[in-house]
Amino acid sequence: MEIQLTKCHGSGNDFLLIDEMANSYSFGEKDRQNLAIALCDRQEGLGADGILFVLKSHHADAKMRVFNSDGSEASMCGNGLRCVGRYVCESLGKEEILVETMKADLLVQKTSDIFDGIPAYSVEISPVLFDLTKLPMRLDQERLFNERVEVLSDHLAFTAVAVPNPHLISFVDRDIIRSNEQKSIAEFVNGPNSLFPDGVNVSFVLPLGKGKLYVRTYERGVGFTNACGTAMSASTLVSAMMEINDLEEKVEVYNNGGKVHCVVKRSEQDDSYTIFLIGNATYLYSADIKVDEKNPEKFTMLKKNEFDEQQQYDILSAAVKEYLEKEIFFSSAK
Ligand SMILES: N[C@@H](CCC[C@H](N)C(=O)O)C(=O)O
Repeated sequence: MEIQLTKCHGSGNDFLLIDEMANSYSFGEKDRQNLAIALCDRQEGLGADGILFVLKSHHADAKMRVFNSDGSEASMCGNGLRCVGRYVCESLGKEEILVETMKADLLVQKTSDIFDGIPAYSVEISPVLFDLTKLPMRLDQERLFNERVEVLSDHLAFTAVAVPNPHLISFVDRDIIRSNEQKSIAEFVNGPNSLFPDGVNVSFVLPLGKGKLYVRTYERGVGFTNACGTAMSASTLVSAMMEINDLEEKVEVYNNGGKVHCVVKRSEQDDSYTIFLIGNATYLYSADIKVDEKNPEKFTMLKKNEFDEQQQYDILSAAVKEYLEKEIFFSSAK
């Protein structure tokens, strides 16, 4: 079969976007999983952190399903939702839409650029759940907020939160960022283990001054990515709860692929939190591929059209990289 796709990214977290609204592919569940494994492979495939499937929704403007590069499905993807949001907004000629995701209908709005000339979108990250059963995390307590868990580390404190995909977050210093600890903890909780039966996204967060964070994430189903939108949103929320940052105030969140803004809002009515994630949605190329559904790793590229947006993005992300290298790797401050 022939499949049309768009390669896109949010903060360098890259995806293949496949439109099932405009095209009648009639994929089965196994097909989406197999396509993710085959096409996301960075050696033999097209290379991406995941596939974003855009489907028809019965009550919202569109529905998004997200598959990680290992074929597992995630309930949410913040960087991916900005890309899907842009794609659907442009297809429908709208600047604001509602996208159905696995657990919630989420608002996406076109917004002013945070980098000059780079299309930016704001996406709602919700619901926010601290109940450990929602991740799920198996620990003999209801919540985990900035606490040690002996089996993970004898010196780092962790917070567990679902937004609604699962995140384990630790606020650390520069020495810890430079060390190998995140990798070993992330590999442990994403392998066979008694705490996280479904795995978890693991983020190490370094505050860089008021209103600024650096977040690095090892994603469940992928490994280290340039950025994880839900992780940056969850980390901003935790920073506000730890009184490092303020609710309602814009926080600049730096990552290995660029920078986003996050704003945390609390509802007075039910004490719930919603986070708004604002950042780029950049297109790299569109392509038509021919795939043998039984062996999707044997695909051929029929047509490929490059967009010219990435050149501008590269200039801006290089500036962020330089800033981070100075702040984190060449700084002696803790
Ligand atoms: N990159 C995403 C999150 C993708 C899903 C994640 N790996 C999971 O399994 O929960 C983001 O930008 O939020």
